[in-house]
Parts: sequence; C-alpha cells; structure tokens
Amino acid sequence: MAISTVSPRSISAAAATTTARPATFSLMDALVGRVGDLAADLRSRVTPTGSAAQHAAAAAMDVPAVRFEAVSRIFPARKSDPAVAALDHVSLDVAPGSIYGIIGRSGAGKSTLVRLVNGLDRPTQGRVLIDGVDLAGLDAPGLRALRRRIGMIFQHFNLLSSRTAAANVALPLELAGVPAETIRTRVAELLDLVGLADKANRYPAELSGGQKQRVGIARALATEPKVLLSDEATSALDPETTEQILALLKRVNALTGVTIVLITHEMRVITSICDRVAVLEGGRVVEEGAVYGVFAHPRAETTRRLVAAVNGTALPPELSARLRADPAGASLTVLRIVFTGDEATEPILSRLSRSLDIEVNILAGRIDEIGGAPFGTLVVGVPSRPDLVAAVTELVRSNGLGVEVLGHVA
Ligand SMILES: Nc1ncnc2c1ncn2[C@@H]1O[C@H](COP(=O)(O)OP(=O)(O)OP(=O)(O)O)[C@@H](O)[C@H]1O
Repeated sequence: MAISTVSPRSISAAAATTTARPATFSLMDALVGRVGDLAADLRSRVTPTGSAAQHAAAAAMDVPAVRFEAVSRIFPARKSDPAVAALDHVSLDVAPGSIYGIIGRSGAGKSTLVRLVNGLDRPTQGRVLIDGVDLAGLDAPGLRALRRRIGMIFQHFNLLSSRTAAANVALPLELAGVPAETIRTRVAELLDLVGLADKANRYPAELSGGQKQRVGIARALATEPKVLLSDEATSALDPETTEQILALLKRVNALTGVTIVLITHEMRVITSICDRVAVLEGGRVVEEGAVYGVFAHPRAETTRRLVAAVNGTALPPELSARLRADPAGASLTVLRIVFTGDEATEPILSRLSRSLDIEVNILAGRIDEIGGAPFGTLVVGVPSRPDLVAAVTELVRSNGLGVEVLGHVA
C-alpha cells in the first residue's frame, strides 16, 4: 500500500517537524494557502509527477481515500496548562467514493483531525495517508500535489465579499493559471450543478446562507478534488436549508464520485447522507461502523446520547430528572425499544398489552428512514416489577426487536 518512491519518515522525524510548525491556522489561511499551492500544482500538471503515478496506482488497488493509522496529536503543556491529547491513537479508513461522517461534541478533536487531513498540521504520532500516500513522507511539492486533491467547505462559507458568486468559484482556477475561457465554462457548469446559475453575478451579501454554501461547494469542486472535507458546513443553516445542502452533497458524490468526509456535531447530518460514521470523544474513536448499525445499536454512551437527541428518545426533562438506575421503590421502569428493518411495522405495543395484561405508556418515540431502511425507537414505561420487566424484555426480543432498560422512576 505504501508508495515506493515516497520516502517514509519515522514518527520521531514527523514529530520533530511538528514542533517546528505553527500549531494553528485560520480557515482563511487554509483556503488561501491551499489555493496558492494549487496554482503551482495545476501548472505542473503538464509534467506528470511521481505522485500522480502513485495516486493512479493507489486508486487501482482501491486503497482508502483517507487513512488514519494510530494517529495522535498532542498539544504540549504551556505554563499552567497541561498537555492536551486532542487525538489519541485514532485509526480510520475512508473508502474511496464514500460519504464518511465524523461526529463528536465540542472539544472531541474534530478540527484537529481536519487539519491533519488537509496537511495544515502534522500528527505527533502515527500516519495520515491520502490515496495511500503518507503526508509526512512528502516534500513541499509533494504536499502541494496532495492538497490539490482535497477541497474544503466551511461553516461560515469563507467567501470573498468583494467578488461575485462566479468570481468566488473562479478564484482557485485563476490562481492556478487556467485560461479565462476554460474558467468561464467551468464556473458556469459548477454554478449550474449547485443550482445557482441565475445568481452568478450576485455578491455574497446578496445571497442567503444556503446559497452562500452552494457557492462554497462549487468553489471547492472547481479543481476536481478527490476528497471533499466538510467542516460543520451546515451548522450555521436552518434545518430545511441543511437538508437541501446535504441533498446537494449526496448528488455531487453520486455524480462526481468525490469522497466526502463530513465533520459534524449533529447525528441528523450523519443519518441523512453518510455511509459510515466514526464517533469521537476526548480524542478517541469510541465507535465506528455503518451508519444504520451504529444508529440502531449504539454501544458507546456518547453515541447513545447523540442518537437519543435525534430520534426523539430524549426524555421529557421532568422525567429524565427523575430517572434512577436503582429500581428500589420505583413504580415505573423505562425501556427503549428499537425497531429496525421489516420489524418496524410490528404492532408490538398491543401485543405486549394483550399477552401480559399491562398498560404500556409511550413516553417518546419516532420512526425514521436511514439509507432507505425503516428505523424507529420508542421509549415506554411499564410497571416496575422485575418479573414483568423480564417478561416484557423477552417478548420484545422474541419479536426481533432491540430493547434496553433506561432506568426507573419512583
Ligand atoms: N493549538 C492548540 N493548543 C492546545 N490545545 C489545543 C489546540 N487546538 C486544540 N486544542 C485542544 O484539543 C482538543 C480538541 O480540540 P478541537 O478543536 O479539535 O475540538 P473540536 O471537536 O473541533 O471542537 P469544536 O466542535 O468546539 O470546534 C480541545 O481540548 C482543545 O482545547
């Protein structure tokens, strides 16, 4: 998998480089830096580089578009502040052409991870590979060639306010020295792709948030990247606009085959378009897998909370405050029932009432679709008797549904 002509460096060498580099960059620095690099890269296209051949070989082997190999990023201690392990032995594979979600709460390490993918920062330990090529093993031209293959969209769009939508999209191509006529054609195609053909001459201030993000997507695609990094790209948008932008990203993925790595703190974004998801917590991957499986059967506490927030199993605050782990003295036991696939239509509640002669209180619930398959959760309350709870659990499971006890209420 490693590319033979790239001289891999040891982890300690990479770490040494890290300390010599500034630790942080602004998003605009990132964009301008990338665009500047891009100019040199596109000009150099006439003379194919070794790394172009490497990329072709990597694609032929179907290697991950992005690979994290036991990556750690430690920010050293400063004065009274202790060292921070922003990423701690993170290993991930993003399949080419897929939409891969990385979710985590504030401080989980998402931005640090993004900076490692686009080469603005380096791991303290481990390796980050794009298309099979280790970023740490690349010299400056090699790194520029790799960055050419990564597009980025941002939460706050990062458009130049003095340029029209069309001129914003044209910018990376202009800096790359692409002929004006080619730019005009390409920009028109891109604006058409993102549904903004009629807004080409509008300035960012004249566009809605969703329209600005469409311009951002068109600009990121201008140089035909292999990987599109989306850093909280819908976080500043309302739910309806978010859905539209996510639908656009899905269409772009289907039409161009670009691999999308989508960073978010919202599970709804993940279930909407991602194929796989990694859940980050405190710099570690606490859960990873196909979205449906992770959503239907969350194992880590962080994932459960994220899932609960999106599918309606978050309990009413009053009930949540009264929920106890200890069943002693409780009158109600609260259960979460998970419906997946074909069982989603099973009339489980009436079956429970009939078979066990009990009242089942519905406390929260929702039925959704993830990747075309039905998925639902119900949070119910049943009388808090151990034999009864065991019978309910068994009956639910024997009907092919998932169930867990969330707690007890006095
Ligand atoms: N340059 C830095 N120096 C020291 N600590 C840092 C630096 N950058 C990030 N950190 C720390 O690393 C951890 C992860 O930060 P990061 O910005 O990657 O999280 P995040 O998931 O992107 O959070 P948010 O969603 O709030 O942006 C945090 O504890 C943060 O304080």
